[in-house]
Amino acid sequence: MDLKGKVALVTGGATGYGREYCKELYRNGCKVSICDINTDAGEDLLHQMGKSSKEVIFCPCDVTDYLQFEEAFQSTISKLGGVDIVVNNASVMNDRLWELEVDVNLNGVIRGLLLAMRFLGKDRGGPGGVVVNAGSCSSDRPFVSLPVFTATKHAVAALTRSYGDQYHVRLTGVRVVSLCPTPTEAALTGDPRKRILSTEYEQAWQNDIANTAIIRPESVAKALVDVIQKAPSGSSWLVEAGGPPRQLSVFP
Ligand SMILES: NC(=O)C1=CN([C@@H]2O[C@H](COP(=O)(O)OP(=O)(O)OC[C@H]3O[C@@H](n4cnc5c(N)ncnc54)[C@H](O)[C@@H]3O)[C@@H](O)[C@H]2O)C=CC1
Ligand SMILES: CCCCCC(=O)/C=C/[C@H]1C=CC(=O)[C@@H]1CCCCCCC(=O)O
Repeated sequence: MDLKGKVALVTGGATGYGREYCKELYRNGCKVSICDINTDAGEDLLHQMGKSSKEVIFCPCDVTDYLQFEEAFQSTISKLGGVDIVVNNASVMNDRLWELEVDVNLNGVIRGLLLAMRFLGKDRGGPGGVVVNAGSCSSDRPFVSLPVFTATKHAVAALTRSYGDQYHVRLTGVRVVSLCPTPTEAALTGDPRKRILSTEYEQAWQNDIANTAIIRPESVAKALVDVIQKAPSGSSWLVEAGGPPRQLSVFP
């Protein structure tokens, strides 16, 4: 896919990887809709990018709320002229808030996919396009300290694989792929006890992160563009420091 002139909607676009995705997509010629629950950070990014409202917009959007999410699509279409790329990136990593975690990381991706099929699907009068779902290095291996988080990321890989099947692509013209980065420094610092269900899981957290190399968000954003341009529908891509994205063989 040639990114020039395409419109990308990025959930969780205001901070972290999402912020880098918005900047990298813009650098590659996309118009960008930054969608996030964090209005201050979203407005801040909009200001920092300093582009005209015909090129970059911010839409306040909670992915746990279907109506708000739908409004973000509608507003993007009316202000930027369409949607071609959806990056379902918003996420929470906190097993103490496990119901919210499932609602954002899995149900939020399902809402984003259903809306993408509705607004992008050729069978519904749309242009076709690409959906990228946020997986993680925990999409195909157990993170013992964060069982619920890990379950959401495994589920995203399964959802990507099924919705990305050629049966759906033939119908909708929408490719569905998943990007699975290794952690940034920020994800591994801070007090793990705030994220794990029991302080007894602290040793498991140390084991989980022991051999995990850190990656820079800028490298992950470059991998996002690669995957949007080239990845076959249904595939999930591990992004590690110092190498190109590598396809995961999830549940072979
Ligand atoms: N940072 C890391 O080390 C890794 C991150 N990932 C995945 O990459 C994606 C982005 O991660 P980070 O940038 O690190 O996260 P982050 O916590 O820095 O950013 C997440 C963004 O999502 C937004 N958000 C949270 N709940 C929301 C909701 N209900 N509706 C809309 N927006 C919401 C937040 O406001 C924030 O801007 C996630 O899916 C994460 O699981 C995967 C592997 C490693
Ligand atoms: C051992 C776990 C490896 C998986 C890492 C991962 O997938 C990270 C996910 C991020 C998604 C939402 C988050 O909260 C995670 C990272 C947050 C980074 C910012 C942390 C700053 C803070 O602790 O306040």
